[in-house]
Formats: sequence, structure tokens, C-alpha cells
Amino acid sequence: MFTVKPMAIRQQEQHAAPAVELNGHPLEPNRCIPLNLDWIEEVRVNTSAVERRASTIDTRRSVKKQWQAAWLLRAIACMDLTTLSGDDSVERVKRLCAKARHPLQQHLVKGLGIEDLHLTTGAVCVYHAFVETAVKALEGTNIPVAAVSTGFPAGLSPLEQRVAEIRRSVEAGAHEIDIVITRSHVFNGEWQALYDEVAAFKEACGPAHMKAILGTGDLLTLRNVARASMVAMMAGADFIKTSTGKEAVNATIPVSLVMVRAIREYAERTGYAVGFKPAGGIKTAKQALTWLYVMKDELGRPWLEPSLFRFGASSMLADIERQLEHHLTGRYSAAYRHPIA
Ligand SMILES: O=C[C@H](O)COP(=O)(O)O
Repeated sequence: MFTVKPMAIRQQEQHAAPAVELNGHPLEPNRCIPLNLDWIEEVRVNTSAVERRASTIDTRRSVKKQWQAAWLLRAIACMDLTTLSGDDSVERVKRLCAKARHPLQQHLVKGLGIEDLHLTTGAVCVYHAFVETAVKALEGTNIPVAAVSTGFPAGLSPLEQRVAEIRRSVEAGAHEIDIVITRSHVFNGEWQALYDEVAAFKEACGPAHMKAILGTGDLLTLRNVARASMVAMMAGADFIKTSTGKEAVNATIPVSLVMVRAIREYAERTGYAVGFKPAGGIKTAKQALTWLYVMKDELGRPWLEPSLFRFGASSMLADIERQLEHHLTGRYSAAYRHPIA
């Protein structure tokens, strides 16, 4: 059985969020800048090098015992706890919000000695129809509500309708809007159209943070992923996000490497920091650790904060709870003991 060292976990979790900087240069939040087609043209991706790097991430870094527990707590703090199913209901969303407020069972919180952390998930992510329910259920917390929008998941409804959908979710109280791009703009190389679309979405978001879902599984090449990332950032995206969870291929490590390197390049060129959200098919604590390693290695400590990093996940919390239980007791609990997670 592992020895629990709550202090190590508390120290990991409690230090103040670091200033956002890259290579010692301070960064500001992103804003819309003019489309620079040269930056798109210059994009090159060495696919085999990216795949090689992706396959060795877990062999380069490995955290164990109480340090692993601390990283898993961070994964929870950076999680958009999500439900995006056709059979979603008010009751399910209320249960999801209760879980977001108290993501770990009480005996785990006590056992880990983290009562004073008041750990919550990074956000709750729902369809527009449930924004008001979620806002109400999360009253008195700082947990933002994210709404998927703009004809999610395909993004193919008329533009005015997609823009109006954003406005309605913001009026209903959504703090974050997860938009989807028109994928054909990418594989047809229609960069101006893509930029105009994302910029229109950003304007409609007003004060709400915008995450731009690229639908990377539909984009055919890693170069397209890098180019779409760059355009979305120039159009003012606060976050770039891999997938809707509904494509045939969702978040992968090679795609994530390409996107976080685009974020780094954009930050070096502009001085603006953009966040990253891998989403879709991320189900295990082990996967969570791999993504956290990617963020730490490629962008540094500021990108391990919920302001710049989120997982989009509907079921990963259950596996994280099981791993934390194993950390405490040496035993794995059954998955059914972790509902709505
Ligand atoms: O944005 C979040 C995703 O839709 C969640 O996908 P998932 O259900 O595969 O975890």
C-alpha cells in the first residue's frame, strides 16, 4: 500500500498560478489580429518527427505515488466535465454539476488531506438547452458553464443561425462558448473565409471565452491542423480545441503536439497566449498524465492552469477517482461506484 503524503499534494496544488510567460517573455490574453497569409503559407509539419515524439512522451517522463496523485488532481482542476448526448436531461445536468462541485468522493478528499483545496472541475460543458440549468446548479461557485455552439458538432447550419446561437447561450449565462469551424474551409484552403467565420463568432461571444473546435479528425493532414490553428488564433480564439468527440478520430497526441507548437509559435510572434483543449475519447488517468506531460514539456508551467488548459471529457473523472482510490488503499474500486464521471 502507498503511503499518503498529503503535504506533497497540497504544495503541488496550492501555490499561486504562475505569471503567463514563454521563454521569460510575459504574454497577454489573445485578441483578434489581421489575417497574415504568409504565416499560413510558411507552415510545415514533419509528420514522422511528430509521430516519433508522440510515441516517446511517456518514456521520457513518469510521475509516481503522491506526485502522480497531485498531477491527477490538476487534471481534475483542468477538466471541462461534459455531457453531450442526445438523451441529456435537466436531471442529468444537475447531477453533472453536483459532481463538478465535488469531483471526488468525500473519503478520497479526506484520505488525501485536501479538504482545504475545495477542488472543483475547470468547467461544465453542455448543450445550449441546459445552460440555464447548469448556471443555476453552479450558483455560488466559480465554475464556469461552457456551451457547445454554432451547429455543433458539424457546424453546417447557416452562418446567421450559428452566430445567433452563440448570442443566446451568452444571454442564458454561458461563460465559455465552444464553437466548431467549417472543416471544408480548411481542406479547400479558404483561409479568409475561415478567419471571417471565427472572427464573427468571437465578436458574438462578447465577454465569454471562445474555444475554437477544429474537428482535427476531419482535416486530413497535420499541416492542415497547424494552419487551421494559426487562422483560429489570428481570428481571436481564446482556446483551440481538437475535436467535438463526435468525429471518427478525436484527440490524439500527434495532433495535440502540432496544435501546442502552433500556440508556441503564435505566442512568440504576437506576445499573446492561447489555451489548448484536447477533447474526445480521453478516458483514462494515464491519458491525462500524457497530455499534462505534453503541456509541461512543450509550453511550460503556465499551461497547466485551467485558464490555459482544459480536457474535454465525459468519463475520465471516473478513472481518475479509481486511481486515487488505489493510491490511498492499494485497491481498485468498480467503475459503477463512480457515476456521472
Ligand atoms: O468536448 C468534449 C467531448 O465531447 C467529450 O468527449 P468524450 O465523451 O469522448 O469524453
